[in-house]
Amino acid sequence: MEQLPCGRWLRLVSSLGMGQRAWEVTLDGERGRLAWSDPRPPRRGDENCFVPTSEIIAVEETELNKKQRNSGKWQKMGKPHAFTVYYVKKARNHRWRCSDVTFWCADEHLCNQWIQALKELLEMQKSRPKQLLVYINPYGGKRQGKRIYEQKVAPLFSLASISTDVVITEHANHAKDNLFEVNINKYDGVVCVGGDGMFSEVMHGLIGRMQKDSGIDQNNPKAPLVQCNIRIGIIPAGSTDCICYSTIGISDPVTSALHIIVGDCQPLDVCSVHHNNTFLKYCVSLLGYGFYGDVLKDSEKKRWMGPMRYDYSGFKTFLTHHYYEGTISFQPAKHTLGSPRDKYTCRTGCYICKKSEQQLAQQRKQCGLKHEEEEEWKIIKGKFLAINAVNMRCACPRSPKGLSPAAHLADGSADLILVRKCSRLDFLRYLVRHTNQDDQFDFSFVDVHRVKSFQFTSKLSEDNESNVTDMGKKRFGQFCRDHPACCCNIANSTWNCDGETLESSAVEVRVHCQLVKLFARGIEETCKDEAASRQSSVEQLTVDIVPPMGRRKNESSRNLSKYAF
Ligand SMILES: Nc1ncnc2c1ncn2[C@@H]1O[C@H](COP(=O)(O)OP(=O)(O)OP(=O)(O)O)[C@@H](O)[C@H]1O
Ligand SMILES: CCCCCCCCCCCCC/C=C/[C@@H](O)[C@H](CO)NC(=O)CCCCC
Ligand SMILES: [Ca+2]
Repeated sequence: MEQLPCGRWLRLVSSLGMGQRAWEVTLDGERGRLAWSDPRPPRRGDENCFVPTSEIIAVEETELNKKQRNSGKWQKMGKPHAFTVYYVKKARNHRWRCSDVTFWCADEHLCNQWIQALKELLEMQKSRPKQLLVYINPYGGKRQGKRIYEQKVAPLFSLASISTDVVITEHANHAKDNLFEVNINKYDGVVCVGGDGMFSEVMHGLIGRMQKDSGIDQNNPKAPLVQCNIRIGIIPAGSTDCICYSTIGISDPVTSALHIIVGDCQPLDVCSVHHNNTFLKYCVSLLGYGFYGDVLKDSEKKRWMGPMRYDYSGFKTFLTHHYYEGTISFQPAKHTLGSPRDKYTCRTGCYICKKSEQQLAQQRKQCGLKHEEEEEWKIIKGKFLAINAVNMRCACPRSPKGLSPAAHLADGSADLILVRKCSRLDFLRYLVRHTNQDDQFDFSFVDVHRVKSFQFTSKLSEDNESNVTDMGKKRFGQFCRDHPACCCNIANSTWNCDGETLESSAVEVRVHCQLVKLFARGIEETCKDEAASRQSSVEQLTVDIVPPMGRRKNESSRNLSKYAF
């Protein structure tokens, strides 16, 4: 056994019992892992296992139960001493579970030494939260938020010695308003139990509070916003749970709770949405006009249907097939190495996100925001079935690869997807491609641009502004009277902003690189990804600027062999 100069254990190796066998158990402080292996010559099927100490949840002294004590070896010795290690076990599809292993020995002193060493190592994990503020929306999704928290999450927080203050919301905006009042410095993070709308509330509360405390005027679209360093955890209990799915890889409350416990941190870009120098909203997932705006507006009337409302309203909106005329102007995101049609997707420790952050910081230092204003704007006028700006891939169980599979969580850009007027059949083909492996951008009527800011004005607002609107249009209903079958909608659509409706159609949007932080780590590489990335590496143009070593050191091989040498 060795000790660090500060008194901490560097390495502890002992022969400990697990089940009916003796195992060589090693706590390697330097490599940050706990390993156990069978010292006998290996036979087929024998497993040597290890757990990174960063993924140990807790350690507890254990009383072996009667059955264990009465079996085999126990009878030959005095009362055994035992401890249990709870750790993260990774299952398929990014699912995490809490697993445990119990070791025993006859020597009480040795057992205590192990418990103390493990506890000290846990104490050294400084990014782990100790005190959390939890908001539960009891009405999100299938109205299971409270049950999910109490049955699946609270026991894990308590096992990990996390203290919580829990608020069950009583009305919309309860969490947001409360965040302006609480003593926020008391907490290491804020957790929301609910869907994307609930996350949005908490995010608005935190960003708003941060700007207020720093004297930043949110109504100024050009104001450089102050980053929020307090992390947000999402326990998914909503209808879409797109933010959780896109930042963790699965919508599963236990997996999310474990990411919070181990103290993960994933920065996230946020779009600010303004109209006429008035702040409207922040957005992290989808800001959609046309199709997704209309789906949302219709579905809000059907909240009683739960998550099914989106299928009902999605089908109805698809049949109406309305398109909208307007002008989009945008500033391409030149600072980022990626492009929306890359095969290289955003993964844990993403190289593109890191590079973008550095580039933006450097640009700002050199030229300030003034420089950004002078950068080129591109203008596109047209008739659109959908205009979708996505800050992340926007994946969910309905569409596991999402609206823009190569969008990045923290690169300071959004993907602007323009779906022009096309036939119903073509639009259906486009939608179906969100659910299979085919490229949804490979259509003549779909354009995608990586942008750092954009503006939209509908033709109707332009006409209104220039006072050329025929008052008759207003008086006689919303659809084109000259061409009743053309699906041309002379009314405006509304924006769907993270699942909330914005009434203004004219918007000014700006991406703020890494404005908030989540208890997440992005999507971890899987064996499937590895094979796909080997396959695509030849075709991929960006391969020389995004070398595999840009990903976390030994990421892929480490994950493949996490629990087996
Ligand atoms: N106690 C409450 N009563 C009514 N509404 C609430 C309450 N608490 C929160 N809300 C509001 O409910 C809205 C929807 O909640 P949430 O996002 O949790 O579920 P969802 O809409 O079903 O899921 P998703 O956003 O993933 O589609 C949020 O915008 C939030 O402001
Ligand atoms: C014929 C089969 C066609 C299937 C097409 C499936 C396409 C699914 C794409 C899903 C994109 C989700 C984008 C996320 C948006 C969230 O911010 C928002 C709030 O939770 N959810 C919706 O607006 C809810 C949006 C739901 C739309 C259906
Ligand atoms: Ca982004």
